[in-house]
Amino acid sequence: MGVGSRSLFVGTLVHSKSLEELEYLEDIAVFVDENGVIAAIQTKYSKATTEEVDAIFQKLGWAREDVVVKTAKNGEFFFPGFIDTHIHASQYANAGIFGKTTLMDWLNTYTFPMEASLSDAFKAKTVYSRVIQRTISHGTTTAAYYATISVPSTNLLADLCLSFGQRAFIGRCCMDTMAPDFYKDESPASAIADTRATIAHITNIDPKHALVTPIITPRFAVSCTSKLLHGLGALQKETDLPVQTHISENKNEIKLVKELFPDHSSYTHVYDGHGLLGPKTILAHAVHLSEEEVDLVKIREAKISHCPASNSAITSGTAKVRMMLDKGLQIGLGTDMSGGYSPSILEAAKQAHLVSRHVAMEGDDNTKLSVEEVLFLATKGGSQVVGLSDKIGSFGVGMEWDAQLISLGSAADPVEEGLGSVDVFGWESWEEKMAKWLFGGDDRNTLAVWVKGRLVHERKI
Ligand SMILES: O=c1[nH]c(=O)c2nc[nH]c2[nH]1
Ligand SMILES: [Zn+2]
Repeated sequence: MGVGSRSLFVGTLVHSKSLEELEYLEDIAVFVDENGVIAAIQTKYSKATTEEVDAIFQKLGWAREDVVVKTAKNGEFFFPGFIDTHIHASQYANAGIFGKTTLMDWLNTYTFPMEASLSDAFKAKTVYSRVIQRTISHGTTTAAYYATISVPSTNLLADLCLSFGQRAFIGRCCMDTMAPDFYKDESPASAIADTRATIAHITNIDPKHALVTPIITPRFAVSCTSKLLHGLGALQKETDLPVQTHISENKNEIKLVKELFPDHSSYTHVYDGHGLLGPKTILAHAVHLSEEEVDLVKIREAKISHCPASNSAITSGTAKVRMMLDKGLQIGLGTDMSGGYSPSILEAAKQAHLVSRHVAMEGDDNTKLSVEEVLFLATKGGSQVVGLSDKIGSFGVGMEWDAQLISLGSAADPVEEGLGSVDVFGWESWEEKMAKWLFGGDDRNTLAVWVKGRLVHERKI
């Protein structure tokens, strides 16, 4: 990654202080260095004297004229970039198509043929470029991607993330059984060799994994033999790379896992028994985990990607997020596109809020998630899930500037000619503003996006 320019971001900052609390910091200046790292934060910036501001520049050894200034106007605020902890880049062209299917027939009907078609390099380039640009335009600064089984196509996804500037985890999908002949690894050995090839490529293009990191990706227990799972567990131990997979999404899938792995007492135990359940493991869905399984996930410090839009779309079920949070699990949000229909983590946050109400309607009002909680899951929670909470997900000195500039008001509700300006927006408390953004907002509110201090998207109005 080349070195960028030094920047100064001025205005209101909003981020999660804790699961329950958003912090609203008005009149702030954030000094971001050429590596995208926050070097200093000045509060009450408009009240600071010229000498006080000069002193910061002096301390940093920066010249004022070298700094690019971006100011959030009235009604605008900086928010941490969204973190999509589970998304299938290769399924982008299927988004919105799921018909009446549930998981297992959805995979065979729509998913495997689409993923297989991306072995065509031109198609892969087109689809991956679009998915990266589309997710960035929705404020996603980090994504944990599934690619396909194809090494060149997986490598291409990594190349494109690096060139578009999106922080990403790139997984070559491993699947050596229970899959069609046209889309299946030849053997456990070939799956592992191919995974090693993508790890080597990504490490070659981004040696420190500063932006793009390989992630070991057994598709799910159903589509991997025990030999392959053991091999991938050993590879994790050898490389210390993260792992992503699916778990306990659908009741038929769970039944199948029981039949395929009779020696393991639960779905979670299958991954645990193959060395794939650890602090760097991202488990997508976790809809039907028993409390005992949640306890094991907690002991192993594995992480959960909650994918509410997908769980509703392909009728998988309602994940018990409050129970998992209460047991101390770290949870982020996933679009799971195209199980989920939308590339937007704001949409996933909205759906997490609504699904938690369906859980509450089963009898326990405490299960409802608040606006603050789902926005935590979308940002800071996600940063914990991908193991980067010391760098991204919130703002602080030493952290990296992965941020989006949000505008409320005119972009969401343009004043029509002749109607004058009625205060439809702008009168609310901060809490009310965030609720209106969550439920009424979309990518039109995302004016600009930065990753590691680099501007990666600017909305053309
Ligand atoms: O939502 C899902 N999407 C997938 O592609 C998949 N593969 C296995 N299990 C899966 N679940
Ligand atoms: Zn998935």
